[in-house]
Amino acid sequence: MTSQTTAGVLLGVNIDHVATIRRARGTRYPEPIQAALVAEQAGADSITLHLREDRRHIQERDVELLCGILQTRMNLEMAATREMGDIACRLKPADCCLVPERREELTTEGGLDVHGNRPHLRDFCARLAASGIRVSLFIDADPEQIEAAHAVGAPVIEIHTGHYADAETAAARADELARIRRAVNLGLSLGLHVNAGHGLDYHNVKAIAAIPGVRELNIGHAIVARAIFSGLDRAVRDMKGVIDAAVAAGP
Ligand SMILES: CC(=O)[C@@H](O)[C@H](O)COP(=O)(O)O
Ligand SMILES: NCC(=O)COP(=O)(O)O
Repeated sequence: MTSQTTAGVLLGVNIDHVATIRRARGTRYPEPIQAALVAEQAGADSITLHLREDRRHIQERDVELLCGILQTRMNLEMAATREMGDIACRLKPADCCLVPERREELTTEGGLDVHGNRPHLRDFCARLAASGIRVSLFIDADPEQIEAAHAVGAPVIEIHTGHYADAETAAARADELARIRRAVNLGLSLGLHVNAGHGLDYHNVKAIAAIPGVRELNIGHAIVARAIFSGLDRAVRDMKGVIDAAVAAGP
């Protein structure tokens, strides 16, 4: 039985940093396609990959090949640009998550400014939806951004958990968790599917997974890091187990 058929929080495995290792030497290995298939076999409910404008890790070839291979679901992360819109409408992944990008950033630093870009994002979401793609907006736990996401027609939001993950004190972490809880409740009240991700690991994921109504968690860096020592199959199964246990334990 796949996790798609069981209640609980789904796991989207982000394979970006398998491609980061490949890029480090310009070799053919490790192969992100193999990573995606191993992750699916280990219980991933979807595969997330971020095709960045600077192609620092995932390449267009990875997206094209996986579109015809994945047995679960592709969640293609990308900036809301003409180039990426053309690629998405050509390849038609099940999901597209629109994320902000800056070349100089080490990793995603914040959520998309939906409120400040409503006309552009309304048109962009409509274009992707017309191609049969379910659009998700990667946003901070900010009521204004959540309401804007609903207003521009996105059916899904992914709450950015990076500030929670990076919190340096228990008090700060508790504050961020409370913000995320409120954000999830607001998103649900607007009829949105609410996902979450960024910076989640085998410890901090528990409190997020336990928030009632969270649908899917997208996790990559921590899984790939554990895979170095335990193998990717084990790393994915471990994360599924931690999430399922947190859901069973309740909020
Ligand atoms: C949007 C997000 O939080 C990540 O999924 C994103 O992929 C981070 O970018 P890098 O993978 O390049 O760090
Ligand atoms: N959108 C978050 C994601 O796909 C993975 O982020 P991370 O776990 O690599 O930080």
